[in-house]
Amino acid sequence: MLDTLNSPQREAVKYLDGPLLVLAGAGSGKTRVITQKIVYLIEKCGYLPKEIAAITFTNKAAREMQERVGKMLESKSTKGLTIATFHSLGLQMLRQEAALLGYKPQFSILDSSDSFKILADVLATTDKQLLRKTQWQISSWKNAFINPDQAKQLADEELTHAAAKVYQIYQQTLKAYQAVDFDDLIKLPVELFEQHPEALAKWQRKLKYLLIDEYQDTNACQYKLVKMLTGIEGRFTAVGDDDQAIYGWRGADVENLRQLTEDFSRLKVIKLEQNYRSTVRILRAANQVIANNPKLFEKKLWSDLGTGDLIQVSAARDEEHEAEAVVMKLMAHKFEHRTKHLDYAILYRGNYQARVIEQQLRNHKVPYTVSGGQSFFDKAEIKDLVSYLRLIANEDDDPAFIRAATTPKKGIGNTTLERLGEYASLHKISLFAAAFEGEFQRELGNRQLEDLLNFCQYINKIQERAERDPAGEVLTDLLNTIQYEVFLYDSEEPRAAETKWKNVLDFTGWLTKKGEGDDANEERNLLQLTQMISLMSMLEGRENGEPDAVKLSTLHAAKGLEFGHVFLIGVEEGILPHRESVEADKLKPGKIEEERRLMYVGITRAQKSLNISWCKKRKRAGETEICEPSRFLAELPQDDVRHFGGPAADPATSKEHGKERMAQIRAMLGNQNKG
Ligand SMILES: Nc1ncnc2c1ncn2[C@@H]1O[C@H](COP(=O)(O)OP(=O)(O)OP(=O)(O)O)[C@@H](O)[C@H]1O
Ligand SMILES: [Mg+2]
Repeated sequence: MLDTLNSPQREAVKYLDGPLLVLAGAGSGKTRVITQKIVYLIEKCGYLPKEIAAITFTNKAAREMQERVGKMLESKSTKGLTIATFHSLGLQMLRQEAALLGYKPQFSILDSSDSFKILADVLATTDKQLLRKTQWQISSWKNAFINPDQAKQLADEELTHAAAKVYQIYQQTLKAYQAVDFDDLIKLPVELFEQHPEALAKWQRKLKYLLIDEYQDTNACQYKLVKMLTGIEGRFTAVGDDDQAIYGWRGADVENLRQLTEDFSRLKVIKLEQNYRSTVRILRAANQVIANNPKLFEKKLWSDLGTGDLIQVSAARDEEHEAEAVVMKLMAHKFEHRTKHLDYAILYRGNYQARVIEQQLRNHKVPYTVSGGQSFFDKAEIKDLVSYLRLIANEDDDPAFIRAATTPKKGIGNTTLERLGEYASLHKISLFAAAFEGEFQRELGNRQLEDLLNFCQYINKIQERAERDPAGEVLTDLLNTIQYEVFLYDSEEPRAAETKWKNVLDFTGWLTKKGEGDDANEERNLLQLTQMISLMSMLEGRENGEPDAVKLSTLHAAKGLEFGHVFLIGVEEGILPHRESVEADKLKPGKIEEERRLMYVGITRAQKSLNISWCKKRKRAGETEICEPSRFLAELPQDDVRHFGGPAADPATSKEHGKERMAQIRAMLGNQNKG
């Protein structure tokens, strides 16, 4: 079983004498160590799957690992094994211990747009920038495990002080709604364990071993959780690469890596040095770029996968031209090498950069998937339905109440809702509860009251059904009752309505399947499904099999993945490194280093070939701007690079080569179309 590992990897898998940190560069098999170690613990050391938890950075990574472990565990089942993100692990704990924190188990999980709306109410403003800032500030406090009182004491300027006050009211509001936000999924379990040692002891007994991937991107709160769960014995394996820490902006702190060595004196550190992913040239490029950052830890990385192709760096006239060139090159490469679409990834710094590429791919009928973009669960029609589910699970979920009560319209107008809101906040109860108060009911006209009560009673009725009937069935019934399809066709163009209705059916089908449970999971009722959906929507969308499609992804979302051939686009000053980071770095150095790590992550996704491009001009807010190539391009090992069309390119050969290449590509594509 351990035959497919090299010797330090094998050592890491077998090491169980204390806390272990595997510290190594990209593509060195860190994730593979985690997967193998889970199997090893179960097959060779007698651990039960339910005693092990592995933490990955995304839901998708969790699913992949679950699948791989399932295949490797020949005879045994993975039932009970937790492979999840920090957030889903936190949810699992909260769900079981909700009562200790004064929550009911059906608490709702608010997404960022819900919490944005709550903040808008609390602050009584529509100033988006102020709201975003406040939201960010509150999130940062939560990630650093700072509560509202501490925030008030820490606040050193008027603005942060105001934010601290808002933080307090915001927290009270969430509690009143029986809701938690994304950050609470980590912060509340830590609070719980601090206040209730018996609950902690229970979870420590339950989870006997913890494995954590992408450790460099944990934040203070997550680190606290790890420390608590693994106790003084430190029964964990963490793997990470300080050079790939790219979530500093979200409160992650590489210092946690160093902290680990301080907090656990018995910590064993294993380094992996062989890269199994990339060619020598790609690896040399990655190493040389990252060498410009100060080092936390000394690391070496080598590969025996051959020298490989030169790295291509192309300058484009503008973003349209860049997109066209990338797609043409990709198609020609695919034709020439008989590869599949899924061997290719196009990576970029910001989501907005995908648009032009998508257009070109569509023009050429190249299948593609976009990750890190708008998720399925962010679509209005899905959010409509989910609001009903949330309300059924937790009638005190006010944001869900408002959405469900008004979509489709059912006679509950703004005046009714405003009065309801006033009454509810005066009496510190939820909107749903307020609707049943005699004192409030007397304020409304007969007709208004009837419409409101009809709705609330219907929710009550369906709550009962939700407890006994399959989730998909309940939802189908609900769709009929609220006449959602009619509503779509009334409010949308026929084609848009059709697409949306299809999404709805997709969703109910998926929900039904989920409710039945798959191999690894037990059956889930509507309540559990609802919480799961809320969480998935915030992370990254729906699970689906890996279709044969070109992958479009932000650099952040590409972490941990690998592709045969990578196109890294928009490598310009202002984009990578990002303009804001360049500015911030002037005030407090460090931001450029995080951008460089992003570049490193991008380069190291590639196995066989790497194409980098940048634009000489680009439209920004309607104006055409002259762009400079990214400083990171100058850091590449020039012997491994071939330039096209830029200042560093040899003008004569480059132009000739460009023309020649384009002609070749056209000819090939012509043949392909004929064939
Ligand atoms: N001992 C090995 N023999 C052969 N292939 C290996 C070995 N170890 C890892 N690999 C392969 O190398 C590739 C990179 O491994 P993996 O994704 O685990 O690296 P990683 O260190 O987690 O990378 P990243 O830092 O990007 O997350 C994978 O395709 C993996 O299957
Ligand atoms: Mg990995």
